[in-house]
Amino acid sequence: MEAKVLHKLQCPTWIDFEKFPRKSSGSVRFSRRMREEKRLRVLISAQMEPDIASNQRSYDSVKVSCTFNSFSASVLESGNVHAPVDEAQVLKNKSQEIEPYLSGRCIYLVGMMGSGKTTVGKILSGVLGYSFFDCDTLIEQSVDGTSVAEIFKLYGEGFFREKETEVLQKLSLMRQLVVSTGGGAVTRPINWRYMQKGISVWLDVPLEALAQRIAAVGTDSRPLLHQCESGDAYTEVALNRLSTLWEERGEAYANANARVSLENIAVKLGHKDVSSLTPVTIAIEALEQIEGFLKEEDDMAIAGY
Ligand SMILES: Nc1ncnc2c1ncn2[C@@H]1O[C@H](COP(=O)(O)OP(=O)(O)O)[C@@H](O)[C@H]1O
Ligand SMILES: O=C(O)C1=C[C@@H](OP(=O)(O)O)[C@@H](O)[C@H](O)C1
Repeated sequence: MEAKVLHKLQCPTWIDFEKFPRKSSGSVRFSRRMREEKRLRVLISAQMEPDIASNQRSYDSVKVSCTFNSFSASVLESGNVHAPVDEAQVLKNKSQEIEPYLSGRCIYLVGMMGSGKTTVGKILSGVLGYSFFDCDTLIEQSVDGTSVAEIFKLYGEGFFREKETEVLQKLSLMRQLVVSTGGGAVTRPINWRYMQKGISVWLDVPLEALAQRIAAVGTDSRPLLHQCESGDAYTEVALNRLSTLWEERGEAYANANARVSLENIAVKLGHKDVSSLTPVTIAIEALEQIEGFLKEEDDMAIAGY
């Protein structure tokens, strides 16, 4: 069994490296080109779209078509995201704006279990035209389709963490991916070495919201939360477990290049709590935070750091 697993990891059939483009050539400074393009867009919209403001509040549901090259399940995962028309347009515009400046770098989503890495990741990959990979799924495939829960049970967490690092190492050789990492990937410094090849984005979700989401879907796929009772106490127990993990990991998540705080989005949009924030809204914020990081990075380069 072990030999078979090792063989699979050495000769991965699950990632076709040739499918993915190598580093793009020619880079123009982010801030300068972005500023020029923005100026141009403002001029064009002033001349051609005088009524755009009056259309801003139209909340008809439209489909944002997303091409997911890899995995799929559920509504978002089917490739069609239902979003208010202006939100969908904002998402599309923002992704088109920043995509050239990513220069093919991968986006690694980090965050606690249930923070929405998979859900938001699929939206981002769809609008950016990137492929989506979920680390847990790749680990399962590398262990003959054994589920994460079974891997924990049969081989222990240490074995799972080794596989996680191997998966991240392989993904770090690729380009134009959005990667949903497992909640514990941030705990190993070696994983950061691999993620630093791309841009890491932390989905920072309040623990209460995480506990509610997890209570709604169950803990079958999340062995670190097993033994939470079902019923009223369920959310409470999940919350306690998550709090312990948070104590251990909070600082590690803060290593990410960009942070998407659901509390901040709620304040910005005037929502009472984070539970009303849709995955599309969160994806837009993620793109904005990535844009902020790209600008900072560019400013540092100009300053000679
Ligand atoms: N913005 C959101 N609002 C409500 N539920 C969400 C949101 N984002 C994700 N979820 C739900 O929370 C659960 C965990 O999301 P998932 O994307 O699998 O998280 P992760 O990959 O970080 O573990 C799923 O059931 C998903 O449908
Ligand atoms: O927080 C963690 O240590 C884990 C999170 C899970 O992934 P998600 O964050 O996708 O649930 C999965 O990798 C494993 O159960 C361990």
